[in-house]
Amino acid sequence: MGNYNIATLAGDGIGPEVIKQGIKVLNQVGLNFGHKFRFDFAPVGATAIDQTGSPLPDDTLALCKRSDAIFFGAIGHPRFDNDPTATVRPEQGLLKLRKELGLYANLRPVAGYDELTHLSPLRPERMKGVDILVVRELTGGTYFGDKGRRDGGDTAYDTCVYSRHEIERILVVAFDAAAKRGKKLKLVDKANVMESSRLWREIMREMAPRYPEIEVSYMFVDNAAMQLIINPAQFDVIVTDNLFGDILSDASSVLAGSLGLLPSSSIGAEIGMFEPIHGSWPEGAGQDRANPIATILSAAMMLDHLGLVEEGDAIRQAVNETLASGVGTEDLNPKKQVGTDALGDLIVEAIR
Ligand SMILES: NC(=O)c1ccc[n+]([C@@H]2O[C@H](COP(=O)([O-])OP(=O)(O)OC[C@H]3O[C@@H](n4cnc5c(N)ncnc54)[C@H](O)[C@@H]3O)[C@@H](O)[C@H]2O)c1
Ligand SMILES: CC(C)[C@H](C(=O)O)[C@@H](O)C(=O)O
Ligand SMILES: [Mg+2]
Repeated sequence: MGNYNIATLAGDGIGPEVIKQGIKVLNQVGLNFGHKFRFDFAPVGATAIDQTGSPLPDDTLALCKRSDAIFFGAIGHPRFDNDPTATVRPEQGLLKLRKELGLYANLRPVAGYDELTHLSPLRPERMKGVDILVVRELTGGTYFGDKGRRDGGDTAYDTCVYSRHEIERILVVAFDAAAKRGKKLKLVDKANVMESSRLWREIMREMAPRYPEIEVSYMFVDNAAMQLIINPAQFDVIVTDNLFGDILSDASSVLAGSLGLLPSSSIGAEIGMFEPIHGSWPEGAGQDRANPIATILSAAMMLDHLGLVEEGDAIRQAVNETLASGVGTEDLNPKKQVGTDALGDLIVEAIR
């Protein structure tokens, strides 16, 4: 029995709709297991820019810092996506949150569902048994290196910078994850071209002898993008930098069935943040079409992180049962199609 304060940053687009389903599910878990979750809401992203001028207002950051966990929807709006000259952007709110809180490790599990193999009609066997963990570095690399324009504005640069300390700590997370799973760890990089990747490889080679039970391997990111699609079963834990991890995790969502299924946890500090890997899908907002499962499974990862593993398992089991019954949102091309809210209700029902 516990009381938990959850900073709830629903954000933009479909963010509030999917967060609403996550809250319903967490409340049901609370009833079953005798916990009380308090959801404190705060603006972030385009919504926060509209309200305060900032994508991450000080009050939102302060709320996050004093909470037990952060439950995050999605941010982003076409108004900014279509304006390359905008200097204040929703994405800055998310990046600042990750950086300020020290959430350097982003865990993105990719699980295949046997009942969704119809989504890969040509090669259903590729989705069977898929079980990959992408460990993405989240507070360094190209996202945070020097940025800007020079030469009077006609040359733009984003610098990929990594220090030994940043690489070592994410590799520790990845080795530990591999030790708990299939004991295979693959560093995905561009070491044939990039100096930062060569530093990652150097440090990986130094650390590997400390984990003799783990099979370490290396792959270039362009090849990895292809191998993920033709032979996903070869992967267990993938560790990679911020930019490559962003791209590979969206790509691998196809192996699960939909981007709307993939959750994540961002950890490394005392407080963790839990969010679907997808964005605000502005075209789908307000239409009851978004798949809430990525967010609901992120809530399960939040419970795991709070030490409530049985409770997290109850959510995962309810999701599995619900998918197995053939219902789903439109992205899953299910036998019985339902909307966001109804799918949330069915998962709540399965927990009850
Ligand atoms: N973590 C985040 O908050 C985050 C992540 C990615 C993109 N974004 C932002 O979101 C905005 C839109 O970006 P985008 O269109 O490239 O990516 P997106 O993830 O929002 O949507 C891409 C496509 O994925 C599908 N999709 C996404 N979420 C879904 C869901 N829950 N259920 C069913 N289908 C879903 C839709 O077909 C959609 O067209 C941009 O402003 C971008 O910066 C935010
Ligand atoms: C919105 C954007 C900053 C973000 C990222 O690139 O990290 C998103 O794509 C994600 O994957 O969470
Ligand atoms: Mg992304």
